Amino acid sequence: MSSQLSFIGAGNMARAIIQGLIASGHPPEKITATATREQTLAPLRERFAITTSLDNQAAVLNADVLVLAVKPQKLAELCVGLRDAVQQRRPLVLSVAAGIRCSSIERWLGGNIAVVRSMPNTPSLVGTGACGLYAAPGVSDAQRALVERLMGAVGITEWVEEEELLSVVTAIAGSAPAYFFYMIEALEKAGVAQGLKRDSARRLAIQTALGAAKMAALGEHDPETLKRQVMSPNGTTERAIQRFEAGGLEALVLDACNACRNRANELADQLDQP
Ligand SMILES: NC(=O)C1=CN([C@@H]2O[C@H](COP(=O)(O)OP(=O)(O)OC[C@H]3O[C@@H](n4cnc5c(N)ncnc54)[C@H](O)[C@@H]3O)[C@@H](O)[C@H]2O)C=CC1
Ligand SMILES: O=C(O)[C@@H]1CCC=N1
Repeated sequence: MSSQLSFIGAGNMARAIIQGLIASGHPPEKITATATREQTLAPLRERFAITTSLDNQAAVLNADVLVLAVKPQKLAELCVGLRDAVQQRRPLVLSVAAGIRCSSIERWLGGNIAVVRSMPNTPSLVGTGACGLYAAPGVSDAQRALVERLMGAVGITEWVEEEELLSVVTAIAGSAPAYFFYMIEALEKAGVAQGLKRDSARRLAIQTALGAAKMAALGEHDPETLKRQVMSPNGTTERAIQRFEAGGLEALVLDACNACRNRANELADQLDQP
């Protein structure tokens, strides 16, 4: 039987997971989402027939799994306000918030609560999410399996055994859809600059990203080999790759991922208030 899920916060990430879960067959009557404004909730209710509410306490009291999906900066206040309801119902808590440690969440919720921390990404919306998971001490094997089943319904999951590594998952998966959208945007602009119609350039760039990702996902060849297969010696691709190398693309990607990971760690340090 499906678990009763309550999402506290119904923004971009919650919506992506909810849509992916419903598409994978999770019954809508087993999903509740809350927000601070009815305008946020109405479209979700109308589209997915889930239960929506402005009452976080009621949502907690009905939850087997409580998904915390508000901005990291709002999490402490939210959790402290939910403490009594959480201690009464004792759901499994699943946080999607960037940076915030399980120990902070557990403390804000009054202690002795099972907390799993995740770092999902928005392609969960189309069942192609990539999600890092970390289970705090005290989370049972059955609870781990439950989270894996839920997040596995909207994409792939990878457990990390050290919590700090979720910041790395943020850098290469949680935030990374934006990097690929950025690349599509840049290819589209390059196509337009060189004379293609915008729609045409966009379609070509998107389809190429999709095709490349599908080939890489097949796993028949590693990405380096696939890249080489496109690069004829002294051909066109080689010229482009040479320019990327000369511009230091790999070092730039590493630098961007470091900045992303450091920001996740910074959030944890800044927001880890008693
Ligand atoms: N957007 C993304 O790609 C990803 C986001 N995350 C994490 O997901 C969390 C949510 O991010 P987004 O969905 O992007 O933010 P968002 O701003 O789109 O959504 C936040 C939601 O929380 C609601 N909210 C705020 N205070 C509330 C309260 N007291 N009670 C109930 N609802 C409340 C807001 O109404 C809003 O619906 C963040 O912690 C972020 O770090 C994690 C991975 C990827
Ligand atoms: O940019 C952010 O802070 C959130 C967390 C990961 C993706 N989006």
